[in-house]
Formats: sequence, structure tokens, C-alpha cells
Amino acid sequence: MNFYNNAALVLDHLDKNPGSVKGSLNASGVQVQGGEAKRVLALVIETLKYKPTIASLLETVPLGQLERLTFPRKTGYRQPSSPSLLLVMLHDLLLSPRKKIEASDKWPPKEAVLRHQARLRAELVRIQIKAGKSRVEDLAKTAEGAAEGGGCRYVRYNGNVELWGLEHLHIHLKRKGFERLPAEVHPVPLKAYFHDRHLGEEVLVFNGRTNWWVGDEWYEAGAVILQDKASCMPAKVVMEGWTEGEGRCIDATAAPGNKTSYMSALAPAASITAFERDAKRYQTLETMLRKGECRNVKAIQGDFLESDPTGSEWRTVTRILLDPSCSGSGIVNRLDYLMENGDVEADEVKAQRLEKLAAFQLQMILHAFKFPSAKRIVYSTCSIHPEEDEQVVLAALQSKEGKEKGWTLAPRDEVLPSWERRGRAEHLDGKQDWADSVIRCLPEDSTNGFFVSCFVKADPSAPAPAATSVPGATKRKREKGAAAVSVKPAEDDMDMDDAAGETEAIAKEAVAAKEKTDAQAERARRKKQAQKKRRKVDGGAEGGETL
Ligand SMILES: C[S@@+](CC[C@H](N)C(=O)[O-])C[C@H]1O[C@@H](n2cnc3c(N)ncnc32)[C@H](O)[C@@H]1O
Repeated sequence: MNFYNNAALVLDHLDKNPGSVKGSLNASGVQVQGGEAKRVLALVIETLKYKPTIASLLETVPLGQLERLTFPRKTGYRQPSSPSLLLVMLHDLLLSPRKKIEASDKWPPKEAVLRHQARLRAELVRIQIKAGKSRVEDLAKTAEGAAEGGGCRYVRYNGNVELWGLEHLHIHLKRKGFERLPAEVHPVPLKAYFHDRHLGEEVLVFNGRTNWWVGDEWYEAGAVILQDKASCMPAKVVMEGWTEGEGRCIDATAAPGNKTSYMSALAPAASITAFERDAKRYQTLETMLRKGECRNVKAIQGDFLESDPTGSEWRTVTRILLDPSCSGSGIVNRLDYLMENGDVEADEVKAQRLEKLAAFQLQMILHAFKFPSAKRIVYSTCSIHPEEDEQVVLAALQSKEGKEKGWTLAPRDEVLPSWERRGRAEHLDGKQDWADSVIRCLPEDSTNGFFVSCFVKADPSAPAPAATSVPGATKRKREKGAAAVSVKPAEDDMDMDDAAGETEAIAKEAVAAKEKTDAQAERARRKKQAQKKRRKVDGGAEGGETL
């Protein structure tokens, strides 16, 4: 497609010979005139405005590596791995008003880019969130801002990879020309870093434009992991004060495994079970755990809600992390909100979607409450909606299960106390101490939009009830309140470190998921009946984990 090839040629020329865009058009040998020349120039200028944004996208979605296509010279196609060709196509697909590559669908470079468009769009949203921009157009300004100092990038040192220690990482970074600063400085200088004051020594903060890890041996070995600060928080809070011999831990909704991997590194002696319901995401989890050398984690492909909390295998579980499917970040919805302004129908769809997600989230918490030895349950979302955050927490605290078992919120002292942005009391029955107990994060904090809460048992010393499980038995009681709208969002699950989801599809998928859930519930009911019959025949044997 000559239009894009021509614009790419001009950009290539500009890269090598800085000068005026018009001058480059003439000097690059591109044969266009009149209206077509103006069109090429406009594309070049617009692409230049967003170049840092597109470059960041290509770091995370390395199309040049993912698509190893070559085209015979005679076709006139440039390699899609040519950075400039990708730049101009990505500009048109993601950042132009039409959001479209103006070429035939059969043009191989376009086909190659479109294969990754869902991931690219999700990554763009992530960049937008990080930059705190409500409109994609504002990223052009961000690019200029980034040149002067930009946002932050968080790198977590993974102590599980035993070959190297944290001190060696500092030496490695020094060799790469980075200065370790004794305290926070904002904006972070391009060639400096410091450790995060809320999370501790293992989380290092760099300038948002740094990418030293690309091709770096530490990164390749899994000894450093790129993980947003907010996404580190739940793991840190759930493992707070963990002591050896204390009991087992569960990550109930684990894939892709960022938080599991951090839990594992924080307490290498802890025995952690990671549940993941979705088969494809389970594969990603396994890869992540293998790469991160999480030797203390056992991954299970299964539904956390189908585990039997009183089964012998789970009786010693003391800590549970719940980071369930959510609206895919409240920030995305903040953008939706701006687009949907005044659109009553869209508001209704949004409200229904949130209601269903909240019901599912509550169901997960109430299930976790049933683990007899549990004393610390962290519930987090990458949503900024109180419907999925404080209101779910409040419903859990006010539930029969929550009250009977004495669940309350951990005091602020135990939940990253120095983090200033806390919860909203108006959604927590006006209780300021509860609001202070929970954490909120916003893009203004140089993190993704996030929510973290921590339930603790008022009397953790209360004796655990005796095991009541039967081999192979599945206990899947529906929770009061959650039962009527029980929903398991399926493919809409999204974590901000996992840019694979398309949040726009949530509403439709939630409805589809509900139908699926109803069918599953019916199957589970039949299975239970059959098990009951079998148990009668077996005479009720003891023990055994259930899934
Ligand atoms: C927000 S993501 C979790 C991100 C993960 N904690 C991380 O930091 O990498 C939610 C995950 O939970 C899974 N999930 C949702 N409901 C589940 C359930 N009932 N049992 C097990 N996994 C579930 C989804 O498939 C999805 O992979």
C-alpha cells in the first residue's frame, strides 16, 4: 500500500536526517504530489506526535517479532517489522479519528497488525490509564510530557530466582548506568531509580520511558518482573506478618499469576495453592510460575467456588487472596463514562453489568469466609467503581456468614498504612475506620486504578471445625443474596498487567456467563445428588480434597 509505504519512507528519512517534514518528503524520493503529498505529510506529522506512545505499545506488543513476515521485493511491500511502517499503521488504527487502516483487508501488513488489534487496544488503554488521560488525543501531549520526565515504571525483584541476589541487581543496574537514589524523586530521572517506599526494597521505581529490561538477562530469567505498583499491593497485604508453620495460602483467581508469583517470593516457605478456572489462562499461569521459579505454588485448573472449604486439604488454609474478575478497571469505565455521557441506555447496561459482577465478587468472598482456619482474606479489584469495591466489602461484612464468623476489616496499620488514598466512607455505612482500612489507587498516584481490602477474623483463635468432607465430594452452596444473580464472568476477566481482555464486551459476556452458570449449577445439583447416593452406598468415608 503505497500511501503507508510512502509515509514510512519519510519517517525513515527523518530518523536518519533530522530536518523538516516537508524537506524529508522531497529528499526521501517519495513520488507524490498535490493532495496525495498533503495526505502523506499529515500522516507523518500526526504519527510523530504520538511516536512515544506507539513506541511504548510496540515494547509490550512487539509486532516486529511476533509477525515474522517477509514480502518479496517485487510486491513493493516493506517488511512489517519496519518500525516506521508499523508506526504509521498503528497511528491510523488506534489514534486517528477513523481508527482504521485505509488499505485493503488483504494487504499482508494490515492483516498482520489486525491479528493483534485486541491486545494493542487493551495496551493503549493501559498507557492511557497510566498517563491519567481521559481522551486518547491527550496522549499526544503526554508524549511531550514524557520527554521531560514522564510517569513511573515498576520493576519487581523476584527473589525466587536464586542465582542472583538483590544486591547484584543494584550492581547490574549501576553497570547499565543507573544511579540508585536514596529517596523518591519525581519525575524519576531517566538514568536513576529508587525503591518503592510503600512496598519495600524489592520493588524498584524507574522513569516511565526506561526500558533497560528489553533483552536483559535478569528479565529473561524471570529475576525481575514488570508489575504495576497497585497490582503488587494485594500480595503484599495478604502475606503481611506471615510466619513459618502458620498454615497454607490460596490465590483463588490466579492467572496470569503476577500476584501469586509475588506471594510466593514474599514467603518462599509458605505452601500456596493457585486456582484458575479458565483453561487458556491456566496455561499462562503455569508459564508464569515456571518462569518465576515459584516452587512453593501448586496450580490447580479449577473453580474456586467448587472447592469444599471444610475438606481436609483446605482445613489449614489461613490466608486467601481474591482478585476476581471485575469490570476491567474502573478507569476504563471512567473513559466509557465520558463517552456515554447522557446516554441513559448505556448507563443502564453499565449498572446491570456492575450488579452482576458485584454479585459474583460477593459470592467469592462469602465462599472464602467458609474456610475454617482462614484469618486473612484480601479482596482486590482493578475497578474504581464503589459498586465493585466498598459496596461489595460492606455486603460481605453485613452478610450472615460474615457476622456469624466474626469477619471484620483489618486495621489501617496492617494495610499499607503509609498509602494515603483510602476508601470512601459513604459506601461503607459511613464508617470512617472501615474506609481507612481499605486502599484506593488512581492514575494520579502513578498506578492503575485499583482497590484493596483486607478481611480479618475478629477472633482468629477460635477452634476450626472438624473436617466434614467426603472423597470426591463437591460442596457448592449458593450464597444468600448472591444466589439470585449468581454470575461467573468468563472471558472478560482482566488485570491491568494482563492486557489481553476487551472490556467493551463485558456486558454481553456477563449475560452469556450467567446462562452458562445456570447450566453449570444444574449440572452441579445433579452431580451432588449422584454423590449423595454413592455416599450412602460407600458408608461415608473421610478425607480427600474436592474440586
Ligand atoms: C483479575 S484476574 C486475576 C489476575 C491475577 N490475580 C494476577 O495478578 O495476575 C481474574 C482471574 O480469575 C479467574 N477466575 C474467575 N473466577 C474464578 C473462579 N471462580 N475460580 C477460579 N478462577 C476464577 C479468571 O479466569 C481470571 O483469570
